[in-house]
Amino acid sequence: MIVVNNIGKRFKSLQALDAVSFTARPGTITALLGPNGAGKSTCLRILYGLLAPDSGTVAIDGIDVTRAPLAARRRLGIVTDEFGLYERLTPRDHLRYFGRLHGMRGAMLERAIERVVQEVGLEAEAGRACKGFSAGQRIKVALARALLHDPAVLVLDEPTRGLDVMSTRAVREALVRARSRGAAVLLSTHVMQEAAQLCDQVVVLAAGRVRFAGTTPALLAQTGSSGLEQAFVEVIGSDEGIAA
Ligand SMILES: Nc1ncnc2c1ncn2[C@@H]1O[C@H](COP(=O)(O)OP(=O)(O)OP(=O)(O)O)[C@@H](O)[C@H]1O
Repeated sequence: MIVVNNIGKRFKSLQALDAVSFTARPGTITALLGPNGAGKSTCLRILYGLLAPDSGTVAIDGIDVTRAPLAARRRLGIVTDEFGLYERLTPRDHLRYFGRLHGMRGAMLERAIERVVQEVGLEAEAGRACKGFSAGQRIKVALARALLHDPAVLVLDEPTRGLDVMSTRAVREALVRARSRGAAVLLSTHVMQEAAQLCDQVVVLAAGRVRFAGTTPALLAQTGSSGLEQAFVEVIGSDEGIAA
């Protein structure tokens, strides 16, 4: 479970986040939507513990990310906008390395590696050095790494950005499986269709403030819209955040 409670973050004169609150529950997928510069990445960076909020709290499975960052991180799988892959290592090497950081060892670690390699569809590349990997192959490695320790919470920054149809489908299927295992999944996206098809809840941010948090049917009802794209335009007052 993710509980974001009243967080604020200022960069000099810019209020990037202002009293942002929302909850992402176990066994659900939540989309964080918003136009460029709305504060999505800032919010996710605070969730990962990479950035401290000026005010407010974030709890991952009841653990405050500012007070106990290591304990919070153990419950968290993340896919950031930078995958940080070591070019000379293979996906299996990456997974072994990160698994050990999570305290996984031996046969249990090897089983987990093969599980996630299969889950994200990396079988063909798992033994090849990452140098030269395509965008889709890179994100699959990052996703496999995030899923390896079977985290209670999965947070992803635009996980399907720049992917082809097959890779997008593989990523979405992996997120649906994580949800069915009971994980709380939070992803930022600009793709309305992704939010509508995949997500149980949407949180719409604009200019650092939450404009809406709830289910897509509730968003449609509140705005009197027939589609999510129109509803998004209604709540943020412009169409600038919708993927072209
Ligand atoms: N380290 C920083 N220093 C100064 N300003 C920052 C910093 N990080 C983010 N900002 C500003 O905070 C605001 C929110 O940025 P953020 O990256 O969170 O938006 P976003 O919703 O993720 O946008 P996008 O959809 O373009 O990725 C922007 O105006 C951005 O320029």
